[in-house]
Amino acid sequence: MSFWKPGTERPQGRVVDDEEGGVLFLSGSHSSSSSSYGYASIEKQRQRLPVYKYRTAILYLVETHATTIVVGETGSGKTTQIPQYLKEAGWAAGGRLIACTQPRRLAVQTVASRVAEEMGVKLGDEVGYTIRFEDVTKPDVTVLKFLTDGVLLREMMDDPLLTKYSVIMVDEAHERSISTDILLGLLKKIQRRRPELRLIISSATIEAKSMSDFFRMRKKRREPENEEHGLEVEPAILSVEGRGFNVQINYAEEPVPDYVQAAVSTVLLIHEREPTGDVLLFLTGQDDIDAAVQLLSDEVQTNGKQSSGLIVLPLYSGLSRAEQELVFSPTPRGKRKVVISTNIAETSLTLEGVVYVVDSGFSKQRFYNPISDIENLVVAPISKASARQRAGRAGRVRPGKCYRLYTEEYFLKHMSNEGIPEIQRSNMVSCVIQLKALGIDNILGFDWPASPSPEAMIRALEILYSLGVLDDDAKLTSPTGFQVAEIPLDPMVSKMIIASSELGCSQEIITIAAVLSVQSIWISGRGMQKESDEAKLRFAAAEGDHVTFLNIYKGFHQSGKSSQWCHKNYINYHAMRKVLEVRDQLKRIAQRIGLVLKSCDGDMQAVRKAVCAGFFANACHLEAYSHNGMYKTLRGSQEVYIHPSSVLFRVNPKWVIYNSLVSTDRQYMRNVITIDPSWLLEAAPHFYQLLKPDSLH
Ligand SMILES: Nc1ncnc2c1ncn2[C@@H]1O[C@H](COP(=O)(O)OP(=O)(O)OP(=O)(O)O)[C@@H](O)[C@H]1O
Repeated sequence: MSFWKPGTERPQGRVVDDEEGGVLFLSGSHSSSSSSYGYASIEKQRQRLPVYKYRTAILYLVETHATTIVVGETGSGKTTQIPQYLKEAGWAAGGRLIACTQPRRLAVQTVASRVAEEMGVKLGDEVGYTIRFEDVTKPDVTVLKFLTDGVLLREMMDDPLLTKYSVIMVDEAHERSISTDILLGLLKKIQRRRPELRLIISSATIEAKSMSDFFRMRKKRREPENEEHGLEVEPAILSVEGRGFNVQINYAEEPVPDYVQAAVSTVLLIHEREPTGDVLLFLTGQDDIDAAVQLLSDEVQTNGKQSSGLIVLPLYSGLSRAEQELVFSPTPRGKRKVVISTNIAETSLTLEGVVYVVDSGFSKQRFYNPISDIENLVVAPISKASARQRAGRAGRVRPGKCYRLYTEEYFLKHMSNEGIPEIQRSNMVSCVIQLKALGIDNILGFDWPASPSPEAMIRALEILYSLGVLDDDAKLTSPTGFQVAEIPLDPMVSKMIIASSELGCSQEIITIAAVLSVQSIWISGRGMQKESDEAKLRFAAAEGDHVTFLNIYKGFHQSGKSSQWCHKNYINYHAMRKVLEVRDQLKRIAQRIGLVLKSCDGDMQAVRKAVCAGFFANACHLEAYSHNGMYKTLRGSQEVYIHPSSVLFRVNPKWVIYNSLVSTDRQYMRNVITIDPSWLLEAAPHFYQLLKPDSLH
């Protein structure tokens, strides 16, 4: 393809150029027996993975070291094999469990089901998984448990020393999600109290040295020392040489002006010129994924011949299980699947049919400014570590190709090696409450793998204090603080739920919280905007989006939860099913923590007050002189606008509260509701005490 240049990068390991020059083959790759791979027995497949040669070494290191750091290329078999080796070596004997954590829910589910298949057991029996709102394990039966690092943190609330686990493997540690970082800090603490606990930290691209420095045990008086247990205090580092199959890397010859358009053209070129094999395309979020799906679908319709045989499927976290399963189902003969995904498919995932990866070079990342107290999801360039993970989704069951929509020069000279840890670019509210709930009082002195900024910490403490979650001594309040910590949602949403119990509208607020937890309940896409806007008008409430959600939920219920009803109204049926599931779970949690489940029977003032009780920090007022709908945040005076997807877009009420901000050309408020400013002082007198009373009119 003239647009493309093969890469010349020399990655780690022995590199062999092929005759055409410039195409990279990494050492230790699977041999050309790839064609028979599909027919090999699962046992043979397992033995062919690079990690297999290291089985004895891994088991020896885990036996003799408190912490083992395993670095191995993508596809070398770390995630699926190491937990099985541990089980085979007896680490799950005597009622103990082996845990393997992942930063993402999708990876947890798919890896668990692969391992269950390899072990020939039913998923949920010996091998199970737990993600938020879903537990597929059996007490006393499950011995290998895959879970998100966030769920393992929650388990610590009931069992602070994680006593049921013999080994905990923290996988994909390079991602440095907030939960991974908190978990690493806490596991280090636990190790001091439970020297018999073994940790494995694994990744393809982790900086093993800094991780090793972090886990090096310091001797402290009156603490049990691992040396007494015959364990090495210095973490072991094992490098697994070799990877799955060859992945040929190609770069764009010139920078691309529009990555969605370039991605679509690349997919069409692959379809036209390359042999069979599915394509995995990485974009950033639902909006550009929907746009690409639409562009490709249009192409299939208008230009039938070249694009016939393409099956285009989106993949992002808001999708239902059924929609996600389509992505994993076998591709029909003669067809080519194109999966268009966010970075949820970036790590640990094996999509069997994928031969080609197209990498836009971007992802949506969270950035928090503690000064303005604004957190944004911004489309930002990925790191080299992410680019390698993305390329690693090809070459898993046969050789593959990766097309990077950026130049090689950009990759080599301008892309950062690793991303900034999430903890250094996020609002710390959820993190602080979790640590408090785990009894860590001195959070400023907590041993982090990477420290968050003191400003972000202080902001978080201030908000939690205003939410009534922390008291003057920065301890969890009773009952509010403990209740908020029990609900596995953003503390602002949790506080809204708790307030609704007192305001007599918890049934409505739990519905709203469930809708906010799915990415979008609307069907969107190019060419459907008009119809979808008209449908929205049928449900629009003058109070704003939250009340609109209630109208939709009611309509869905009255239709008998019908998929046709959803289709007719441009509502995503699968998203609504998910809302029902989350709602049920939240009801159970609410009852468990003693909230009263009650409906306000149409009293929307109660609903708005409850939203205000949780989200007062996001209050904004319309600038008096503004003709273009400019609002200013009450705290921080930031310029913000109502997002065009909101039912209040162009209505521009004077006082509003938003749920989140998205940043494109401007800062847009999503999910907006009107409020009476006097409620702000009621909800958070401390937070707003510095505002002049006349500014609240
Ligand atoms: N669902 C699956 N179907 C077919 N093969 C699979 C599946 N899952 C894993 N494999 C095979 O096992 C190999 C190892 O996968 P595993 O996830 O253990 O690797 P890894 O080293 O953890 O890689 P990564 O860092 O990319 O997660 C894959 O490259 C693939 O060959």
